[in-house]
Amino acid sequence: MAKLVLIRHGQSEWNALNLFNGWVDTKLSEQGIEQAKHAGELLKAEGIEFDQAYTSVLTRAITTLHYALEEAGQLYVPEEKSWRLNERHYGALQGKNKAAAAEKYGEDQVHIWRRSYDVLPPLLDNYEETVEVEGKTYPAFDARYADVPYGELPLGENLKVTLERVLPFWDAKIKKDLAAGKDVVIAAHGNSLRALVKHLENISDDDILNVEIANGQPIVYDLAADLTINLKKVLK
Ligand SMILES: O=C(O)[C@H](O)COP(=O)(O)O
Repeated sequence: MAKLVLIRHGQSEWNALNLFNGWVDTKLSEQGIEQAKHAGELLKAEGIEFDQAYTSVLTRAITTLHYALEEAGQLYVPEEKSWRLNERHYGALQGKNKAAAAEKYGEDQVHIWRRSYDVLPPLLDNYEETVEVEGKTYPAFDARYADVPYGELPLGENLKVTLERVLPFWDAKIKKDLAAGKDVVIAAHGNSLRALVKHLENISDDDILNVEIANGQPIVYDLAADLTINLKKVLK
Protein backbone atom coordinates (compact mmCIF):
# COMPACT_ATOMS: atom_id res chain seq x y z
CA MET A 1 0.00 0.00 0.00
CA ALA A 2 1.48 3.35 -1.04
CA LYS A 3 0.98 6.71 0.58
CA LEU A 4 0.44 9.87 -1.42
CA VAL A 5 0.74 13.24 0.33
CA LEU A 6 -0.36 16.48 -1.32
CA ILE A 7 0.78 19.79 0.18
CA ARG A 8 -0.36 23.15 -1.08
CA HIS A 9 2.46 25.65 -0.57
CA GLY A 10 2.38 27.93 2.49
CA GLN A 11 0.93 31.43 2.17
CA SER A 12 2.73 33.42 -0.54
CA GLU A 13 3.49 37.15 -0.36
CA TRP A 14 0.77 37.67 -2.97
CA ASN A 15 -1.71 35.44 -1.12
CA ALA A 16 -1.17 37.79 1.83
CA LEU A 17 -1.85 40.81 -0.43
CA ASN A 18 -4.90 39.06 -1.98
CA LEU A 19 -3.38 39.18 -5.49
CA PHE A 20 -3.80 36.52 -8.20
CA ASN A 21 -0.49 34.60 -8.37
CA GLY A 22 -0.89 32.01 -11.13
CA TRP A 23 2.48 31.44 -12.80
CA VAL A 24 4.07 34.59 -11.35
CA ASP A 25 6.96 33.38 -9.23
CA THR A 26 6.03 34.78 -5.83
CA LYS A 27 7.80 33.92 -2.57
CA LEU A 28 6.48 32.51 0.69
CA SER A 29 5.50 35.08 3.33
CA GLU A 30 6.81 34.67 6.90
CA GLN A 31 3.51 32.99 7.74
CA GLY A 32 3.92 30.75 4.68
CA ILE A 33 7.35 29.61 5.88
CA GLU A 34 5.88 28.75 9.30
CA GLN A 35 3.03 26.83 7.63
CA ALA A 36 5.53 24.84 5.54
CA LYS A 37 7.61 23.97 8.61
CA HIS A 38 4.46 22.98 10.49
CA ALA A 39 3.48 20.69 7.60
CA GLY A 40 6.87 18.98 8.04
CA GLU A 41 6.27 18.53 11.78
CA LEU A 42 2.90 16.96 11.05
CA LEU A 43 4.45 14.55 8.54
CA LYS A 44 7.16 13.63 11.02
CA ALA A 45 4.56 12.92 13.72
CA GLU A 46 2.69 10.79 11.19
CA GLY A 47 5.87 8.74 10.64
CA ILE A 48 5.75 8.80 6.84
CA GLU A 49 9.08 8.12 5.11
CA PHE A 50 9.04 9.31 1.52
CA ASP A 51 10.70 7.60 -1.42
CA GLN A 52 10.11 10.41 -3.91
CA ALA A 53 9.11 14.07 -3.93
CA TYR A 54 7.59 16.12 -6.76
CA THR A 55 7.05 19.83 -7.06
CA SER A 56 6.43 22.58 -9.60
CA VAL A 57 9.00 25.01 -11.00
CA LEU A 58 7.58 27.84 -8.85
CA THR A 59 9.55 29.05 -5.83
CA ARG A 60 6.66 28.98 -3.35
CA ALA A 61 6.06 25.25 -3.90
CA ILE A 62 9.76 24.31 -4.05
CA THR A 63 10.59 26.14 -0.81
CA THR A 64 7.51 24.66 0.88
CA LEU A 65 8.74 21.18 -0.04
CA HIS A 66 12.21 21.94 1.31
CA TYR A 67 11.04 23.46 4.61
CA ALA A 68 8.64 20.56 5.15
CA LEU A 69 11.17 17.84 4.29
CA GLU A 70 13.85 19.48 6.42
CA GLU A 71 11.49 19.62 9.39
CA ALA A 72 10.60 15.96 8.80
CA GLY A 73 14.33 15.07 8.65
CA GLN A 74 14.02 13.93 5.03
CA LEU A 75 15.70 16.61 2.93
CA TYR A 76 17.60 13.77 1.22
CA VAL A 77 14.51 12.46 -0.58
CA PRO A 78 14.96 12.52 -4.40
CA GLU A 79 12.89 15.28 -5.98
CA GLU A 80 11.74 16.17 -9.45
CA LYS A 81 10.28 19.49 -10.60
CA SER A 82 7.87 19.97 -13.46
CA TRP A 83 6.02 22.94 -14.95
CA ARG A 84 3.08 20.53 -15.25
CA LEU A 85 2.57 20.85 -11.47
CA ASN A 86 2.51 24.67 -11.61
CA GLU A 87 -0.48 26.66 -10.39
CA ARG A 88 -3.20 27.13 -13.02
CA HIS A 89 -2.18 30.05 -15.23
CA TYR A 90 -4.42 32.96 -14.27
CA GLY A 91 -4.01 34.81 -17.60
CA ALA A 92 -4.63 38.55 -17.52
CA LEU A 93 -5.79 38.33 -13.87
CA GLN A 94 -2.24 37.69 -12.63
CA GLY A 95 -1.06 40.47 -10.34
CA LYS A 96 -4.59 41.89 -9.97
CA ASN A 97 -6.27 42.22 -6.57
CA LYS A 98 -9.00 39.60 -6.06
CA ALA A 99 -11.34 41.98 -4.15
CA ALA A 100 -10.84 44.76 -6.73
CA ALA A 101 -11.60 42.28 -9.53
CA ALA A 102 -14.84 41.29 -7.72
CA GLU A 103 -15.85 44.97 -7.55
CA LYS A 104 -15.05 45.50 -11.20
CA TYR A 105 -16.51 42.31 -12.73
CA GLY A 106 -18.92 41.21 -9.97
CA GLU A 107 -18.49 38.59 -7.21
CA ASP A 108 -20.20 35.86 -9.24
CA GLN A 109 -17.99 36.30 -12.30
CA VAL A 110 -14.81 36.24 -10.22
CA HIS A 111 -15.99 33.18 -8.31
CA ILE A 112 -16.64 31.43 -11.65
CA TRP A 113 -13.15 32.36 -12.87
CA ARG A 114 -11.62 31.09 -9.64
CA ARG A 115 -13.56 27.90 -8.99
CA SER A 116 -15.44 26.69 -12.10
CA TYR A 117 -14.16 23.69 -14.03
CA ASP A 118 -14.30 24.96 -17.57
CA VAL A 119 -14.59 28.77 -17.72
CA LEU A 120 -11.33 30.40 -18.82
CA PRO A 121 -10.05 33.59 -17.15
CA PRO A 122 -9.27 36.57 -19.45
CA LEU A 123 -6.19 35.43 -21.40
CA LEU A 124 -2.84 37.14 -21.94
CA ASP A 125 -2.40 38.51 -25.46
CA ASN A 126 1.05 37.01 -25.95
CA TYR A 127 3.96 35.25 -24.25
CA GLU A 128 5.99 38.42 -23.83
CA GLU A 129 3.52 40.20 -21.53
CA THR A 130 4.85 41.10 -18.09
CA VAL A 131 3.11 41.74 -14.78
CA GLU A 132 3.90 44.93 -12.84
CA VAL A 133 3.16 45.07 -9.12
CA GLU A 134 4.43 47.78 -6.76
CA GLY A 135 7.12 48.91 -9.22
CA LYS A 136 8.47 45.40 -9.80
CA THR A 137 8.23 43.63 -13.17
CA TYR A 138 7.57 39.89 -13.31
CA PRO A 139 8.14 38.07 -16.62
CA ALA A 140 5.31 35.82 -17.74
CA PHE A 141 7.71 33.14 -18.98
CA ASP A 142 11.46 32.82 -18.46
CA ALA A 143 14.36 30.41 -18.98
CA ARG A 144 12.83 27.68 -16.84
CA TYR A 145 10.24 27.12 -19.59
CA ALA A 146 12.83 26.95 -22.41
CA ASP A 147 12.27 23.22 -22.95
CA VAL A 148 8.48 23.45 -23.12
CA PRO A 149 7.31 23.34 -26.75
CA TYR A 150 6.13 26.88 -27.60
CA GLY A 151 2.47 26.06 -28.27
CA GLU A 152 2.12 24.12 -24.99
CA LEU A 153 2.65 27.17 -22.77
CA PRO A 154 -0.69 28.60 -21.65
CA LEU A 155 -1.91 32.20 -21.93
CA GLY A 156 -4.49 31.44 -19.22
CA GLU A 157 -6.06 28.22 -17.90
CA ASN A 158 -9.26 26.91 -16.35
CA LEU A 159 -9.21 23.82 -14.12
CA LYS A 160 -9.97 21.52 -17.08
CA VAL A 161 -6.92 22.69 -19.03
CA THR A 162 -4.84 22.52 -15.85
CA LEU A 163 -5.87 18.88 -15.32
CA GLU A 164 -5.07 18.08 -18.96
CA ARG A 165 -1.48 19.25 -18.51
CA VAL A 166 -1.05 17.70 -15.03
CA LEU A 167 -2.21 14.24 -16.15
CA PRO A 168 0.64 13.33 -18.54
CA PHE A 169 3.11 13.91 -15.67
CA TRP A 170 0.90 12.04 -13.22
CA ASP A 171 0.65 9.05 -15.57
CA ALA A 172 4.29 9.01 -16.64
CA LYS A 173 5.89 9.49 -13.22
CA ILE A 174 3.80 9.74 -10.08
CA LYS A 175 1.34 6.96 -10.82
CA LYS A 176 4.20 4.60 -11.68
CA ASP A 177 5.97 5.32 -8.39
CA LEU A 178 2.78 4.70 -6.43
CA ALA A 179 2.05 1.50 -8.32
CA ALA A 180 5.56 0.34 -7.39
CA GLY A 181 4.65 0.91 -3.71
CA LYS A 182 6.66 4.12 -3.24
CA ASP A 183 5.49 6.76 -0.77
CA VAL A 184 5.28 10.07 -2.61
CA VAL A 185 4.91 13.72 -1.60
CA ILE A 186 3.77 16.42 -4.03
CA ALA A 187 4.20 20.08 -3.04
CA ALA A 188 2.17 22.16 -5.45
CA HIS A 189 -0.64 24.69 -5.68
CA GLY A 190 -4.30 25.29 -4.83
CA ASN A 191 -5.55 24.58 -8.34
CA SER A 192 -3.03 22.07 -9.69
CA LEU A 193 -3.89 20.06 -6.56
CA ARG A 194 -7.65 20.63 -6.97
CA ALA A 195 -7.26 19.19 -10.47
CA LEU A 196 -5.41 16.15 -9.12
CA VAL A 197 -7.90 15.65 -6.28
CA LYS A 198 -10.76 15.81 -8.82
CA HIS A 199 -9.07 13.06 -10.84
CA LEU A 200 -8.13 10.89 -7.84
CA GLU A 201 -11.48 11.15 -6.07
CA ASN A 202 -13.56 11.18 -9.25
CA ILE A 203 -15.27 14.45 -8.27
CA SER A 204 -17.85 15.81 -10.74
CA ASP A 205 -17.36 19.02 -12.73
CA ASP A 206 -20.06 20.67 -10.57
CA ASP A 207 -18.86 19.46 -7.17
CA ILE A 208 -15.26 20.56 -7.74
CA LEU A 209 -16.57 24.14 -7.42
CA ASN A 210 -16.79 23.65 -3.64
CA VAL A 211 -13.41 22.01 -3.09
CA GLU A 212 -10.86 24.24 -1.36
CA ILE A 213 -7.30 23.27 -0.45
CA ALA A 214 -5.70 25.07 2.48
CA ASN A 215 -2.12 26.35 2.54
CA GLY A 216 0.31 23.99 4.24
CA GLN A 217 -2.15 21.30 5.39
CA PRO A 218 -0.93 17.92 4.10
CA ILE A 219 -3.59 15.67 2.55
CA VAL A 220 -2.63 12.04 3.13
CA TYR A 221 -4.03 9.22 1.00
CA ASP A 222 -3.52 5.52 1.71
CA LEU A 223 -3.83 3.92 -1.70
CA ALA A 224 -4.63 0.32 -2.58
CA ALA A 225 -2.54 -1.56 -5.16
CA ASP A 226 -4.94 -0.44 -7.91
CA LEU A 227 -4.54 3.15 -6.61
CA THR A 228 -8.08 3.41 -5.28
CA ILE A 229 -8.33 5.32 -2.00
CA ASN A 230 -8.46 3.29 1.22
CA LEU A 231 -8.20 6.29 3.53
CA LYS A 232 -7.89 10.06 3.26
CA LYS A 233 -7.02 12.45 6.04
CA VAL A 234 -6.02 16.10 6.24
CA LEU A 235 -3.30 16.93 8.79
CA LYS A 236 -3.70 20.22 10.68
O1 LIG B 1 -2.88 31.72 -7.97
C1 LIG B 1 -3.34 32.16 -6.91
O2 LIG B 1 -3.58 33.36 -6.71
C2 LIG B 1 -3.62 31.23 -5.76
O3 LIG B 1 -2.56 30.40 -5.52
C3 LIG B 1 -4.88 30.45 -5.96
O4 LIG B 1 -5.84 31.38 -6.20
P1 LIG B 1 -7.41 31.09 -6.16
O5 LIG B 1 -7.79 30.82 -4.74
O6 LIG B 1 -7.99 32.35 -6.69
O7 LIG B 1 -7.68 29.95 -7.08
